[in-house]
Amino acid sequence: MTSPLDLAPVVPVVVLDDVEAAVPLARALVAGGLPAVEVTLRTEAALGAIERIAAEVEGARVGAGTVLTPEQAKAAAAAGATFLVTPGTTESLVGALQETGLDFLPGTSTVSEVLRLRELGIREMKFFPAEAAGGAPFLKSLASPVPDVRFCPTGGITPESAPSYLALPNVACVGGSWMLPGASVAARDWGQIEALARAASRLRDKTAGGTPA
Ligand SMILES: O=C(O)C(=O)C[C@H](O)[C@H](O)COP(=O)(O)O
Repeated sequence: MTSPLDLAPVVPVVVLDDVEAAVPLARALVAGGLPAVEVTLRTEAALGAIERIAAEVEGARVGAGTVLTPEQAKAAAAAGATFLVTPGTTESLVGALQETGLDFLPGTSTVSEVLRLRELGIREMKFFPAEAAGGAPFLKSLASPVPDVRFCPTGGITPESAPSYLALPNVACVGGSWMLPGASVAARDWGQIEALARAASRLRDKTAGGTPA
């Protein structure tokens, strides 16, 4: 199966309070060109939302974010998540991610964490919290000594800063929540969310020397 990192330049990070909003919200993201959808396990509604999106939204590739424990990794897999994202990494968490057999993106923010995961054969990671932990200059510095690890930086990224990440050879895509403004979600303004998703899906076109999506 294609890595969730290769489906679009941006993985939307979704925080949902209402299971009923999950399907129309995910449909808007898919229609806007963002098929990989990360639903964070920060709310009571999250597992139900993953279940509904997996069952009902054609073209979506739903994943779970904010996976903090082995139990959450199992629960997300059982709900139908097809990839798992963690903000940081512990040994037991990596073991649980591997056991699910799903794609996963373990969180890293230091070179040593990257190397530890690389020793386990892992080549795709989240860089979190991207802006606070060094931003695009950090990943640019890593590309020469560690050229075979690809990242999805997430945390504080905006439509303005995304192109500087997407231009790097070791960045596959970025994660972010800017296409899901709280007011638009609250107003169920799926048209606005689809438009913001569409703009995000075209961001790679703007990177210097990047390949048009
Ligand atoms: O909870 C997690 O595992 C996360 O991935 C946190 C995310 O990085 C942010 O929720 C992204 O949101 P923004 O920083 O608003 O773009």
